[in-house]
Amino acid sequence: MAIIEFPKEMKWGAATAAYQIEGAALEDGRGLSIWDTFSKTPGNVLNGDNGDVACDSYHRYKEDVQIMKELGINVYRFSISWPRIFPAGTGEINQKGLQYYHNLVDELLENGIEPMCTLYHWDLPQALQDQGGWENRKTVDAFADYAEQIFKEFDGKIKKWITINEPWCVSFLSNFIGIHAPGFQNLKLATDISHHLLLAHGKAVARFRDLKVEGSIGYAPNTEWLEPFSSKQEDIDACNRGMGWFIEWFFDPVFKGQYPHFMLEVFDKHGAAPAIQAGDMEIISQKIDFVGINYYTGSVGRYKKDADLFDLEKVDIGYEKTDFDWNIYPEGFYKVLLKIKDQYGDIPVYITENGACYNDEVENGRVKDQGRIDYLKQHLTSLKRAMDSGVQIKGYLAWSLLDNFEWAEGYHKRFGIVHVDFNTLKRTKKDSYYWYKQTVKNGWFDMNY
Ligand SMILES: CCOCCOc1ccc(-c2cn(C[C@@H]3NC[C@@H](O)[C@H]3O)nn2)cc1
Repeated sequence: MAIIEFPKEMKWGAATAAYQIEGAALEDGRGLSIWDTFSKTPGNVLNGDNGDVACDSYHRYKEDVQIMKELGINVYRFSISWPRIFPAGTGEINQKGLQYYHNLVDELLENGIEPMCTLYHWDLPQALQDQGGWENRKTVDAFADYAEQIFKEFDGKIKKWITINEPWCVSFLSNFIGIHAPGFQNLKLATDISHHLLLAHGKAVARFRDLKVEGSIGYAPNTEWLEPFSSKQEDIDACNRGMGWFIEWFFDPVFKGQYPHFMLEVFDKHGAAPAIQAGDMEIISQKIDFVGINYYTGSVGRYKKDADLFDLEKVDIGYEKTDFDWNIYPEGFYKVLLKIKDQYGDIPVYITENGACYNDEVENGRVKDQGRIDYLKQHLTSLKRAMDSGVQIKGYLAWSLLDNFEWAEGYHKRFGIVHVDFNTLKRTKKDSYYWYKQTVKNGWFDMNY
């Protein structure tokens, strides 16, 4: 018997994001985002997929809320599409856009589900990108104005707020590696954008405090674990630099008011230290109420000169992989959570994303996604290990409620506990949905069933 049990007060949820599920991209006054532009530029997204229809949740949100209600979750993380509210990024407000989110939030509250709102989940208004996007500090102020508008509109209805989702993806994946929108490959641009994203986060928190908005606010960095191939110091140091790219680079400014020196050294060597103005770090490092942690995978790494920015190469040592070709590495989840607690103290934590890509299809009305169930069991066990080690876990939100638009991978990569047929938009609850439902109901699961 291997029962893994969780505290009764722990929140259980699921997560999605606007561009990945809503569709209605050209409806009711929504403006274009950088992902509308990027996805319609040939070669950027697998199969030329885009978010024009997605899961059509803009029209089917009531059905989706009923799926959540049957699942038994008590919190749902969604994001607001900035260009649905401010089609031009700033200026005139689209009332139909606001009305959609009131309808969604009211439906959630009427069904006993708490809304957790992400203000920025990658869909920057194209109009702002045309003025330099996140490279332009004016976008930072535009984000703070957008956030203030949303705070005023939903104060009292929404009480859990996330400013920026995965700033590493928004800055480095999108402007240095270049596989996400807007698709640049410039390290200095990426480090400046990472700084502006943290500044935008800080300015939004400041508006939240000034407005005395009810509830709590945080941000949601993505993490990964890198295990040194050997005990050689060069391997340990290389892995610390690789992890520092996700963790210290985005945590130290918020929790320590400065960038980590060992990472600044690397960026400086490439002429890419970010441009920081007086007062920026004070704004970035003001107190937040929780941190959202996104975790998917980990790897083994070792020193190899010039293998990448950090003289780090990842070593495939035969771990099983998901259909995203990512290692299944639950131990890394436990280690990431302990690292964050050790380095940044007892900040309350929500797991705002954790899940696996398995592309199982519907057969005779059923989706047998045992791989996802096994992944969830292993990672929830790591979560419990972290909780028993003193990490203040307040909730766990599975990524994702629905199969959806997985960015550059389009609809080919499925992360949902609910299958979506993107031709008919029919939802089919997977085996993992029923497993998660039972786990949420019980507050425990048996590793052997
Ligand atoms: C070094 C080279 O790297 C090449 C690929 O590098 C990555 C890294 C990370 C990702 C990635 C995808 N997701 C899932 C999303 N999180 C937010 C939500 O919208 C989910 O859809 N998280 N991280 C993709 C690709």
